[in-house]
Amino acid sequence: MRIVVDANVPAAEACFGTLGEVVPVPGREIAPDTLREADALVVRSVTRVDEALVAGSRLRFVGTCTIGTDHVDRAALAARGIGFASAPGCNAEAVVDHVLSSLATLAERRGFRLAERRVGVVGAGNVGGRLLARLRGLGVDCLACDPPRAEAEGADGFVDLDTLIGRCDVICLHTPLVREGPHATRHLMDARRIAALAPGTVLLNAGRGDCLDGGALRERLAERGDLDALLDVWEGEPGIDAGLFELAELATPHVAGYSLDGKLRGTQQIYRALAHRLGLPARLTLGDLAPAPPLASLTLDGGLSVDEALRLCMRAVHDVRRDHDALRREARRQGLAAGFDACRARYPLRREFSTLAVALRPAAEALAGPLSAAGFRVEIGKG
Ligand SMILES: NC(=O)c1ccc[n+]([C@@H]2O[C@H](COP(=O)([O-])OP(=O)(O)OC[C@H]3O[C@@H](n4cnc5c(N)ncnc54)[C@H](O)[C@@H]3O)[C@@H](O)[C@H]2O)c1
Ligand SMILES: O=C(O)[C@H](O)[C@H](O)COP(=O)(O)O
Repeated sequence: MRIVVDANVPAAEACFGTLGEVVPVPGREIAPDTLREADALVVRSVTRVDEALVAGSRLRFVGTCTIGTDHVDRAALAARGIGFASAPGCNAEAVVDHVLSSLATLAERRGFRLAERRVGVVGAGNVGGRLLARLRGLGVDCLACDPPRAEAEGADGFVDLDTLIGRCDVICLHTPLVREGPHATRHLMDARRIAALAPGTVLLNAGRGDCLDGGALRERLAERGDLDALLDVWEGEPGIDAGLFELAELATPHVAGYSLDGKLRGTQQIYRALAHRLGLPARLTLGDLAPAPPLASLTLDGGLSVDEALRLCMRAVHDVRRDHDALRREARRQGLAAGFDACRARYPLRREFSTLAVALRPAAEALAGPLSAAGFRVEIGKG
């Protein structure tokens, strides 16, 4: 059993090595030749898996250790009897951590309180749904737009996208890339909708780059400079629009979901799916793979406002400014496309908010609700 695995998949040898011979290959270099002798292929999102890639192979299984599946032509795999699995929800918590860290950073820069803004979440699935829950737990007024869910579950609790745009100060995109059909998302935020954004709106995209018309956003930012764009995903990655990159308030290289926990969950989900396909046991658990976090606990005493405490704890685990600065630095050093991929390949260790226990001394007990809503484990009466 020969298993070709994207070299950016952590714990590949530990997991897939129990099922066969692991051949690591950089994701963008996986080609028909690489797969000639392969029985299984494990990718992340940068490998286009289509008929042209798999036609000459004897593959029996393809797995993507990611939530998104827009890089895989599932019909082409099905037509050849090649099994397929993805990893739904694997890094959803990490994306929400990233969004909260981004919004907290922007709120500090601009001098506003997030609790005073209305946030619109577009795409209320594993990521958007968790984001809504955490924001509402923090007392933030939110609207949700998710037409497929509204159709299936009833419209209560959902608004259409134009209503959301008209009523929200912050808009967060968490839609999959769907190229056709009644709920297609390519350029969901198109030039008309970008023009309709009120001055001062914050527009965050952590879904897929193609869900937003990057050229139209660049033009609006260049001409009027009256929006804050927080962009983690881009059209044409890694060769992204240099003008838009310069104008974005926070620009990160598609790493919102890059917690070690999220990546390991993705590996683990695909390892289990492949083992199942082969009729073999999958004995390794996430607990076997994830090391102890470098910062497992901290203690807060009185003296910090809720926003200060949230920022401090968020940044102790994931500071989005580090990713923004790293991309700027690498873009200067080696060019934007190479820098984009270099930041992703050498991404530093990052854990999720839930790995941090925050002990509160009596004077800080009022912080328990907000810290717990933000995703931290709160301990009262310890520390
Ligand atoms: N930036 C990152 O690092 C990162 C990490 C994880 C996922 N993602 C992207 O985010 C996407 C969403 O992730 P998820 O785990 O929430 O997926 P999900 O499938 O759980 O949820 C997606 C939601 O979007 C909704 N949706 C579909 N079409 C829509 C439309 N036209 N308008 C509004 N909503 C629509 C669906 O009904 C669903 O509820 C993924 O498909 C992936 O492309 C990006
Ligand atoms: O779809 C997902 O799960 C995310 O976009 C994921 O973070 C992609 O990771 P990549 O393929 O870019 O390593």
